[in-house]
Amino acid sequence: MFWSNASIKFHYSYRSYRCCLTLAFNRAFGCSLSQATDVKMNDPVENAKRLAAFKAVDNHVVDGVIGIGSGSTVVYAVERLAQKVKDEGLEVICVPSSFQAKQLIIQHGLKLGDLEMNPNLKVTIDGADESDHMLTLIKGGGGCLTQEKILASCAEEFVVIADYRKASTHLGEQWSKGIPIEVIPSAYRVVYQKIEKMLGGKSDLRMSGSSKAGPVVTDNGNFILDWNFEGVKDWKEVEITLNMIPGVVENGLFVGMARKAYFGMSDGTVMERNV
Ligand SMILES: O=C[C@H](O)[C@H](O)[C@H](O)COP(=O)(O)O
Repeated sequence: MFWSNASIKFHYSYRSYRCCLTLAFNRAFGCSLSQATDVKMNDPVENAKRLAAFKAVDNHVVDGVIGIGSGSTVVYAVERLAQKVKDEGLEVICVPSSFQAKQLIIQHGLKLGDLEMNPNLKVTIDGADESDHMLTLIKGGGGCLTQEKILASCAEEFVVIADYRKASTHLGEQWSKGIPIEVIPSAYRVVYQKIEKMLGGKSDLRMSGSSKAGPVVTDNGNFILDWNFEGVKDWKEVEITLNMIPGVVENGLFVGMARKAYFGMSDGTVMERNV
C-alpha cells in the first residue's frame, strides 16, 4: 500500500493523539485503557444500554433456560449473565435468537441450548428499535425478528432492554425506518404490492450496503422489506394482516408480548415500564 505524505502525517499525529489520551486517561483514572474499553461507556447511549441490560438481568434472571435476543444492547445482557454465572454460580442454559446471539453465548463460555431441547424458557431478554407506551415494539432493525418472536412467545416473561432513544409514546415517533418484514425471496415483489394495496404506505427491499451487492439476507435465508406505514390505529390488526400475506415469514411488530421494559437514560438512571 502506498501512503501519501499527508496520510502518513495524519496517521502519526492520530497515533500520538491517542497515546496522549491514553496517558491522560491512565493518570486521571488510575487504570489502563483496556480496563476502560470502556471509553465506550463515556458514550451516553452505550452506557444507557448497559445500565438497562444489567438491571434486567439482575432483576429477572434465575437458574433455568434463558432466551437471548439480538442486537447491540443484548451484548451487555450476555456480559452480565456471564458475570453472574462466574461470581454467583447462576446455572443457565442460553437459547440464541440469531447467529450473533449464538456467537455471544459461545464467546462468554455460557451453556448453549436450543428450542428442541429446551422449549420452555424462564425469561427472554431482548432489545427493541422502538417501544410505545403499551410496550408494542418494532424489532428487526438488525435483520433478526423471526427467531426473536419465537423466543419471546416461549418465555414465561419477555423483558425488553433499550436506551432512551427507543422509548416513545407512539410508534414512529423516533424510529423512521418502518416495520421490518421477513419475506421469502421469490415473493418479495408480490408481498410489497399486497402490503401497499391492503395497508397503504411504501416498502423498501433492505439492501446490504457496501459490503455485499444486493439485498440483506436473514439468518433464515430470506429478504427484509421495511414498510413505511402511515395512519395505523390498531397494531394487532396490522401484525395479523401482514402475517396473512403469503410469502411473509414474520414481521417485526411485537404486540402484547412484553410486560416489562428497562430503558437506560442519559442521566445514568433506568426508567422501567410495565403493562
Ligand atoms: O434485528 C435486531 C433486533 O430486533 C434488535 O433487538 C433490535 O434491532 C434492537 O437492537 P439494538 O439493541 O442494537 O438497538
